[in-house]
Amino acid sequence: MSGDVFRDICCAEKRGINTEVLEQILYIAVEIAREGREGRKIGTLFTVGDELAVMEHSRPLVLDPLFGHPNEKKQITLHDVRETIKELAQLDGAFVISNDGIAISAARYIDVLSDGVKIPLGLGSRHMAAASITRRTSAVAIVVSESSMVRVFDEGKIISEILPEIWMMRKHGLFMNMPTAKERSTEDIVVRTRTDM
Ligand SMILES: Nc1ncnc2c1ncn2[C@@H]1O[C@H](COP(=O)(O)OP(=O)(O)OP(=O)(O)O)[C@@H](O)[C@H]1O
Repeated sequence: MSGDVFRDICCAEKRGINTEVLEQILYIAVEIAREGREGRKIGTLFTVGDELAVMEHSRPLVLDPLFGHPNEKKQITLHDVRETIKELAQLDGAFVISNDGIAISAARYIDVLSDGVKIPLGLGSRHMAAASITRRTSAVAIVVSESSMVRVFDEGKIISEILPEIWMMRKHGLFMNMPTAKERSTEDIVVRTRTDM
């Protein structure tokens, strides 16, 4: 996915949120949604940007496993950090990611205020926390639901819902749009083939 596509689903750039970092976290979120951990589905929450304000509006739920490591070892572009995040995603709470792509804290409870947030009925407290923190700060939040859906929040509301499988198909160019596809039909089967392969 190019940064341009990402800007289409998130207005973060307007407020100076780093869209490349958002994109990286979105990839990790999609991977968590697809892979789960040790054979079971897991959910988690990321905040990206405005990290000082997010830290102010949140509390540790356990001793912070990311605390005390040098920043250069906590860059989300590093393979080891991505794998660590996937492992720590099994813990309750949220990851706080700084605007320059450092995983600064894990397993944080986000203080929640429901004033001014708009989320559909049926979503639970993780989604409410994401809506609330994006309403109170300039951060953008990404929720991986245990139901495998990935949702992006900005300014107290959902701005994008991502089905991980469709996302991955798009990434690998597996969609066959009409202009590049040809169709052959037999009695009850339609075969669509890319013509540009
Ligand atoms: N305020 C919060 N800050 C950080 N994490 C939270 C907060 N509230 C809930 N969570 C996390 O969300 C988890 C799931 O809670 P809940 O089932 O109510 O959320 P949900 O929005 O329905 O998410 P899911 O779709 O994944 O079930 C909790 O176990 C906890 O880890």
